[in-house]
Amino acid sequence: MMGALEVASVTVRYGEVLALDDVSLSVSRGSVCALIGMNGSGKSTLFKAMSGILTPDSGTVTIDGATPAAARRAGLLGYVPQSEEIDWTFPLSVREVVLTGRYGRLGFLRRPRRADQLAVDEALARVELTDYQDRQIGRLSGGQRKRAFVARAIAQNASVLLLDEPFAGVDKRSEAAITALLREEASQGTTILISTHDLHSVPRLADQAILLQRRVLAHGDPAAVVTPDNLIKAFGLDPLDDQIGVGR
Ligand SMILES: Nc1ncnc2c1ncn2[C@@H]1O[C@H](COP(=O)(O)OP(=O)(O)OP(=O)(O)O)[C@@H](O)[C@H]1O
Repeated sequence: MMGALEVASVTVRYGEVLALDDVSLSVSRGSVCALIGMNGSGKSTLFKAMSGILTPDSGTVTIDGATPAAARRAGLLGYVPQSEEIDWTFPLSVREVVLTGRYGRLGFLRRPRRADQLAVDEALARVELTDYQDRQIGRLSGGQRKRAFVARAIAQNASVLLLDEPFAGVDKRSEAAITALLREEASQGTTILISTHDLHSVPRLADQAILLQRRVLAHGDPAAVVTPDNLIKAFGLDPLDDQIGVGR
């Protein structure tokens, strides 16, 4: 069966730099997949190709049978970018940011309807930001900022969610809350791909894992992917090192 998210032989170059080399993967509907790789391994490039921000030099991406651009237009695709890519000085409140998740459905000029406002209320409540909804988006902590963007993706009701480093700069409590929320979304049929450096979180979070190093080094059950051998291949590090802390 075709996965909800299919990447077939995708290659991306930035001039001389080969960022992705013949990457293929498939994520089935309603599952959570962790994308693991060191800095520069191509995770963000893959996310950009999957969300249609970047067109691969070769290969294809299919979201629910559609191209990324069509999936985005139809509101099928939710993308939570890395925090560094967001302009936190932008004069929008938390509520307004979450409401932008509905724009695919709204069309630019249509006023939000009651259903849109209710979807926003619900998403804010689920990430526990109801009390912060009128704050300017930059006046939140790192964990709250992430939760605001997760709420935006939830309000959108997308069928495929891409989250780039949602746990970076997030404390354990927020991380557990986001993990629980994503598991719940997946159980309702949402397909989720999450890039992470945090290997500790992978078994709790994901049904499958992909180890990326310009190419796919391993793909499968988290326990089979996050092995000392694979980590040496992907990170060039001693897996007993505290930094990555697996293998004991
Ligand atoms: N705009 C660009 N121009 C040139 N090279 C780029 C550009 N963007 C990324 N690269 C290079 O492509 C490779 C993959 O980068 P990418 O940002 O996808 O990695 P990443 O896995 O997301 O890293 P990180 O974990 O640090 O975010 C790296 O070698 C990077 O230097």
